[in-house]
Amino acid sequence: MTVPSAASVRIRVPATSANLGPAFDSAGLALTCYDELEVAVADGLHVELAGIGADELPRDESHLVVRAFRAACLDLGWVPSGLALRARNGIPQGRGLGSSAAAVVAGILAAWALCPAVTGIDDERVLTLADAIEGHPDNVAACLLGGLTLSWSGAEGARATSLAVAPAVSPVLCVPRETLSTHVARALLPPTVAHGDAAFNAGRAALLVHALTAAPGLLLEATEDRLHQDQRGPSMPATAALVGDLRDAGHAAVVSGAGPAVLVLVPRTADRALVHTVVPAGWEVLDLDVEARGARVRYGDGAVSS
Ligand SMILES: Nc1ncnc2c1ncn2[C@@H]1O[C@H](COP(=O)(O)OP(=O)(O)O)[C@@H](O)[C@H]1O
Ligand SMILES: N[C@@H](CCOP(=O)(O)O)C(=O)O
Repeated sequence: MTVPSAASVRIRVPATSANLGPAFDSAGLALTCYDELEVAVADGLHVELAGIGADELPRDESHLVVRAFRAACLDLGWVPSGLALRARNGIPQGRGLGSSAAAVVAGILAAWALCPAVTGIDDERVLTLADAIEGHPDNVAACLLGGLTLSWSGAEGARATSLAVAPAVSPVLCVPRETLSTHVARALLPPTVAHGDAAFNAGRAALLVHALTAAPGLLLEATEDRLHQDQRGPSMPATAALVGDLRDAGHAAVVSGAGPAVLVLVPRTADRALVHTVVPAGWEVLDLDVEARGARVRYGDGAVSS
């Protein structure tokens, strides 16, 4: 869409759950849990934070939204005088819910929306840069585009497409108090995998797309994984135990992203309550929906782009 001139922009970016079991580094699901930001060009750098992580996150150039904004300005050839950022964060950080991807997408979208020379937001360029900063395309694709996204690396960078999820599919998130850095979790993966395991996951990942879009009754089988969850299990034993308990009870539970949160893909909304009965004390259980549209940009004049 065409970008109206904007003195400030409001941006809403969703949480995302990547992998969804077998589709490591390629599938992502946008969820109805958000960070909300207001960004304007200013003199110097001003960062105001509220919500989750406000006491831990930096307020200087190392803030991830600011870093992504600067990277996008460089990409656009624009040198703003400075930046005023106000953020209210609703996405738990370091849990496998794509908080870093959301921060990166927000920063890049802010630069595109505020840059005077820009006439429209180019989703492909936003995705390419976001993937380069984040290091894997799955979360940033889902955050930007919404719905169920499939992402891959092409010769020119990350590519992605978004599919509509069957309306009956009801995501339940189980969020622990503990955190795990995605960087650390990625270092736990072995450099090679057995051919049989790769073939197993290829079949399940293909089935996952069918299950999520048209046949939710297949979600338990479609979310089986052999490439990353067991390998990372020792770093998050409570997560591994909960995924096992939920799957034993017939629920399509997976490690959300790199963990340690657990995502349950419930085939019928009415069955969410059954999931709650399996989750032990100490976990926050959130009944969410799929965010179909992804990141939204609201300009000073009220126009909305997504
Ligand atoms: N809203 C945010 N604002 C600034 N930095 C953020 C924000 N969300 C995440 N981050 C940065 O990303 C880190 C978490 O990233 P990561 O380990 O990839 O976990 P996640 O699974 O939540 O993306 C945080 O410790 C912080 O440095
Ligand atoms: N495919 C990535 C996904 C990481 O997601 P996050 O929400 O934990 O950042 C991986 O499994 O490493």
